[in-house]
Amino acid sequence: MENRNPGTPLDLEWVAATRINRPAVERRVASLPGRRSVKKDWQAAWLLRAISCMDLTTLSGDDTPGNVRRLCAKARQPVRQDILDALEIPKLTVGAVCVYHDMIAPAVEALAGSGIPVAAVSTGFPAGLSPFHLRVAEIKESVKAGAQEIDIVLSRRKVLLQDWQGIYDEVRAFREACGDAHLKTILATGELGTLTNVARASLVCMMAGADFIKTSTGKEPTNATLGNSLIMARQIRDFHERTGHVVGFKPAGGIRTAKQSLDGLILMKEELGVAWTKPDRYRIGASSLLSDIERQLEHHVTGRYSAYNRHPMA
Ligand SMILES: O=C[C@H](O)COP(=O)(O)O
Repeated sequence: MENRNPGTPLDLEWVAATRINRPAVERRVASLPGRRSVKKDWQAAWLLRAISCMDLTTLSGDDTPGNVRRLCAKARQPVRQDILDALEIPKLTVGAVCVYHDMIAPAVEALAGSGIPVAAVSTGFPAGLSPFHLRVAEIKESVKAGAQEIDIVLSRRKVLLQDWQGIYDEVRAFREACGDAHLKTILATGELGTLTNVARASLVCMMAGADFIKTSTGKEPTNATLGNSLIMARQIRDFHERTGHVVGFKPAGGIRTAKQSLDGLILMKEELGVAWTKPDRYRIGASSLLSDIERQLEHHVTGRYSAYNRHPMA
């Protein structure tokens, strides 16, 4: 990201004035996927773009250094070379590899020299309910271990109680603990109660200095939806227009198909412009999306679909 968002003072009037009209969001979302169906070469180009924006993720209790190393090999070479050759793409990598703290070291080692950053979920992910000082310490430990990006979780309770000062102070402290590492704030939109809360929480995180705002942990019953993405993208646009600061967006959780990744990119292009469809401003958090994209690319190149097991993931 060219210039990091330094944040602003907490502006409670702006927060209170932020309201979401659900029917308007639903109408806009309904118009999105059908409106612009991208075909053939354009589709392949956008699918390659989706890969370059992907935070290739494994967040399982049974992660091991071995499966993280396999994931990192896939991050370096996300698509089979013969498919890339046919598409005349010399090099392609994902945006980052996202893991729990314990798996940072093997990921950093496996990605050495690739330029691919390691992102770590943090602050008591996914619920964010551990003591505050431990959440801050966790960030510092992860940065020390080599994470260049930190994905923190918001205190949903504070959002539900409209404790915006509390959210602001927390995120500000997390940003401080990150140092040079980039801060992504996970809202857990599926647990925030209302769309207005999603918009206000997005805004407060940006005021507190978030580099990215992210929808979900992947562990909530409802994860990334186009409706929440639309609301968050529009908050990013307002914040940029009013402050000049750039904040990135990361939809995450439940994004498993190439079609979903295209819908997300179209939304970003239409709402924020093409600058927000590149990895410094857009990431897709996903543990099982890559296989479907690779399969669609193979179909584009050969005219045939292969079985999913020909595109193995870690
Ligand atoms: O941050 C990324 C998410 O945890 C991934 O969620 P997913 O496993 O549903 O793709």
